[in-house]
Amino acid sequence: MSISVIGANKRYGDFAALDDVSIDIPAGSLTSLLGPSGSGKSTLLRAIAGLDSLDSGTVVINGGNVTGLSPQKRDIGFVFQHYAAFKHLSVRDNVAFGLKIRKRPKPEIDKKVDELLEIVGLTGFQRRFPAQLSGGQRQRMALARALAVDPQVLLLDEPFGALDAKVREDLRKWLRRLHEDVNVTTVLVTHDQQEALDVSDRIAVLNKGRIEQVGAPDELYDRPANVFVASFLGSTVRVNGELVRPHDIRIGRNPELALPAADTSLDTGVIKARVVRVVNLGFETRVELVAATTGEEFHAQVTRGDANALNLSPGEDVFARATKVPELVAD
Ligand SMILES: Nc1ncnc2c1ncn2[C@@H]1O[C@H](COP(=O)(O)OP(=O)(O)OP(=O)(O)O)[C@@H](O)[C@H]1O
Repeated sequence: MSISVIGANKRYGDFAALDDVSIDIPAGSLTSLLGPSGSGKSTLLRAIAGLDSLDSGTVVINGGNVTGLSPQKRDIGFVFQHYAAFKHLSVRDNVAFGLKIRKRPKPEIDKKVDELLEIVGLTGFQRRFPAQLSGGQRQRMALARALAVDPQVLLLDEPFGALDAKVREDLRKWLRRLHEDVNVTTVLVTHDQQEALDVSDRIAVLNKGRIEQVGAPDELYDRPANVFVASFLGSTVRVNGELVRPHDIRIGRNPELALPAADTSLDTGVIKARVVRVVNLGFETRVELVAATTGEEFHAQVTRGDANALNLSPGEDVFARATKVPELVAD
């Protein structure tokens, strides 16, 4: 089921949490709302859910205007960062909750709950209570509960926000697979660009209550509309005044080595820089530099192998050149 938000405005006093926001979310897609804290992501999601009203604007789900409808009438599943599970109910009863209040027949409920527990990988956990689950398992239970009533739309507000990096990564992969299996139109709020790039079909980048750009992850990464999108979707630095990604900077011990022989298409110029610090980050190494003439600080990200071959130490002079710059596409 597709979702459209048209001309949404929401103010808190003088502050515009949503400033004339319009977005189309295609049926069956997994769309992320990505942006820094306070950019209006949750406000937009809550408006789609009907949990908050808009000052003006329209929300359309599956072609129907739902702007004035209560959340219960919108056919949505909702999962928050801190999921409020019923502590006194088992995993099974938590997942069955929505079906029970809809008075579905018991055999139907049993079958559905079995299926969902299987999908979320909690089959062996059905008799446990929420307090006996890990954070990741609890969020999977929350997703099963949201999916139990066959919502048209699944709305997720930082569902993995409180979990550690490794669990988040596992759950992302799992969410992607779940989405491929269940194919319900899903909107995910996140401030984590890696998470958005990893799971989404489409990403909407929000900033100060406005949408900066909407598109496929590659589109936003390779052809960002502006500096904000470019910098939010990956780290960027300035070299010779040009915005570049740190892994697109070559460094060498002499000017020729910083120049790849075949590539003259994007010559931002070779600059001399002094090594400030060399930090190993696993596969990659961050080389922190300061430009000799301008004093501009920047860093390059190179492979550990390249860094070892260069064998750099703080205080040494090198030459750096950006081999590629993101193509900013004005919207
Ligand atoms: N009930 C409220 N009263 C006043 N201001 C609010 C209220 N709810 C949200 N805001 C403000 O609206 C802005 C947008 O909030 P929102 O929660 O949508 O941001 P967000 O992008 O989801 O941020 P975060 O990632 O921190 O959750 C924030 O500046 C916030 O302080």
